Amino acid sequence: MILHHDVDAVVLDIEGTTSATGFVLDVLYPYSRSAFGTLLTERAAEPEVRRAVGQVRDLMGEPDAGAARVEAVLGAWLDEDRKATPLKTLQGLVWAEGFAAGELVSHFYDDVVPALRRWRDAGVRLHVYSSGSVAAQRAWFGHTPHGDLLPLIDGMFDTETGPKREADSYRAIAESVGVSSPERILFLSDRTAELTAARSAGWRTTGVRRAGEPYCQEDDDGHPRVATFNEIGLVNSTRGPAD
Ligand SMILES: CSCCC(=O)C(=O)COP(=O)(O)O
Ligand SMILES: [Mg+2]
Repeated sequence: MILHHDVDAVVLDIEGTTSATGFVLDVLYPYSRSAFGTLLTERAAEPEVRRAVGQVRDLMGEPDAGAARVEAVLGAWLDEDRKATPLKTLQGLVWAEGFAAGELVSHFYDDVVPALRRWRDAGVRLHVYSSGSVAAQRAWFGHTPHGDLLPLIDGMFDTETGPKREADSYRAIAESVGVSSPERILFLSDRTAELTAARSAGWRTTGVRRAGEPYCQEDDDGHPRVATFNEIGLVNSTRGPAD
C-alpha cells in the first residue's frame, strides 16, 4: 500500500530513517571517539571547539574539567548515544574533515535516493532535521556512494534550532521553510516522540519502521507507518509552473 500526501516539503530524520543506525554507531562513532583526544588538546583554542567544550562542561556541571575528563564524558555519551548538542558539534567537526579527506563515505538505504529524486521531481522541497550537526549533515549528503546529494536538499536543521522532541522546534522549522500551513510539511522519523512533537506543531507525520532498526517496534502513537520510502507517494499540487 502507498501512503499518498500532497505537501510542499518533506523533512527527513537521518539515523534510522534515511540511513542505518548500525552504520552511524559502528563507523562514525568510533571515528569521532578516536579523534576527540587530539581535538581537545591540540585544537582547544579554536573558537568552535572552545565553545562546544564550554557547553559540555556546563552540562557536566564541572566548569573546570580538564581535557581528559571532558574526553571521558564524551565517551560515556557516545556509549549511551546521548544526543547532546555540543557532542554533535564536536563530532560534526571531525566527521566533516573525515568525509573531505575521503576517509568516510555515508550510508543510505537503497530505497532512499530514488525516492528523494522522485519527490523532488514532483515539486516537493527536501529538508533535513537531525540530531547530527548541520556540518555533519552537509558532509553526510555531500559524500555518499551515489555522489554529492547536496543539490537535492533545500535546507538543514539540527538541535541548535531546538530539541527534536519539542513542538516549538517544528514550529521554528516551519517558519524557516516558509509554508502556507504546517500541514503542508511531512516529517519522516524512526522515533515516535519526534513524530508526536511534529504532529503537535500541525505537521503530517509518518513513522519509518525499517526491519532491524533499534526502534522499529516502538509504539506508533497513531502515526502512520511505512517500512521503506517506496511506500510513500508525494505530490505538490500547489507548485507553480516555474517551480
Ligand atoms: C550525519 S548525522 C550523524 C548521525 C548522528 O550523529 C545523529 O545523531 C543522527 O540522529 P537523528 O536525529 O538523525 O536520528
Ligand atoms: Mg532518527
